[in-house]
Amino acid sequence: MDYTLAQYKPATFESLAYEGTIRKLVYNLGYPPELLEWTFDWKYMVRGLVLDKKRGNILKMDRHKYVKVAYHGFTEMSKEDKVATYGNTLIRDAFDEPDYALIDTLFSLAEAYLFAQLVDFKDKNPGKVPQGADYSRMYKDVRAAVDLCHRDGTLKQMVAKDPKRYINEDISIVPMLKMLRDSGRSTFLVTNSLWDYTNIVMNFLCGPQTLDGTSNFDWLQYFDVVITGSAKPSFFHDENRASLFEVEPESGMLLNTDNGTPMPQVGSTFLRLPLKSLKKTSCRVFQGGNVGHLHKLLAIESSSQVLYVGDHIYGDILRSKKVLGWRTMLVVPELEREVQLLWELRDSRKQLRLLRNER
Ligand SMILES: Nc1nc2c(ncn2[C@@H]2O[C@H](COP(=O)(O)O)[C@@H](O)[C@H]2O)c(=O)[nH]1
Ligand SMILES: [Mg+2]
Repeated sequence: MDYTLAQYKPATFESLAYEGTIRKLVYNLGYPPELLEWTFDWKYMVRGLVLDKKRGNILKMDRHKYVKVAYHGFTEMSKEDKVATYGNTLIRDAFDEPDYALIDTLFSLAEAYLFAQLVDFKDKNPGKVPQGADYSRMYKDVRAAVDLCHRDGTLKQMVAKDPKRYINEDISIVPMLKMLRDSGRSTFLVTNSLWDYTNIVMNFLCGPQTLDGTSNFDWLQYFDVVITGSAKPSFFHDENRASLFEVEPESGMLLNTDNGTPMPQVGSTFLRLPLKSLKKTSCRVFQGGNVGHLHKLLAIESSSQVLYVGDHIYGDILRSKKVLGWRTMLVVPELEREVQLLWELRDSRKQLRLLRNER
């Protein structure tokens, strides 16, 4: 759902993540209060960058996994430094965890920016960061603070109060879902968000909004199965034995618990909103489980029957495509600008090609 159906507005949503993260670094992790004065340029970082946690560098790789551009904090490294650090031809670096972090989701732009800011800050004021905090530890702190913002309601409560401020409206979603339904296909939603938040975001995207601020469940008519709190990518692992709980949409309670007593969702940070009673819908809502449960619920006989759309190459696509053999589609909103630039620069690119051929 997130960044697939719901496109967040980076200027407001990523700034919210940035500010929430800074507050946690200052109030929970011992960073100095002057961080609260820092500002965020949401256009600076892009997906696809790699953070070198140990050295405090931000890398742009080319398609062959060579470091094309390297920055230390916000300062570009000289060609000599770059080659000396990353040009070793005998031992090829994997540029992967645990020494490197991949900025592979739009949720990570704020943390990459903050990491670069902290690298510069530490270089200029070594005594001002918490004692013993090297670049790797600062990255770990930023990661932990971002993670907490996602879990403790810092982000989701603000989005729930005013979805329009943080999520782009998209009038093409309902016609697309209707078209899929009318074609007779089954549709499912698998999201790592919990039910309360999923319902708020999907209500906003699929409207119509109720005037009294109550929530309705009209959007469920477009799906056969909704799985929330799915914990992707482990959802796609066969050996994942996570229990599947049915969620009662009106109360948000988990049903079919061990002793049969409905149970509130663990980790939900929401106060209960007033809810309209649910119109009869055939869609069933769940929390947890794994891909085997989904296959059974939808009576999927062959992987090739499934088309799965996601935004996270690791969390959504890698395993579902390579191991399960599903058909997949990766949502990359950045491509729109990329394609536009390729078109605008077509004459210069043609010129370059001709010059290259003459060499
Ligand atoms: N605990 C964390 N949750 C995170 C982080 N980054 C994103 N998220 C949450 O994941 C879901 C994405 O859902 P999906 O629909 O795309 O599957 C959403 O609820 C985010 O808040 C993180 O670093 N830590
Ligand atoms: Mg997503």
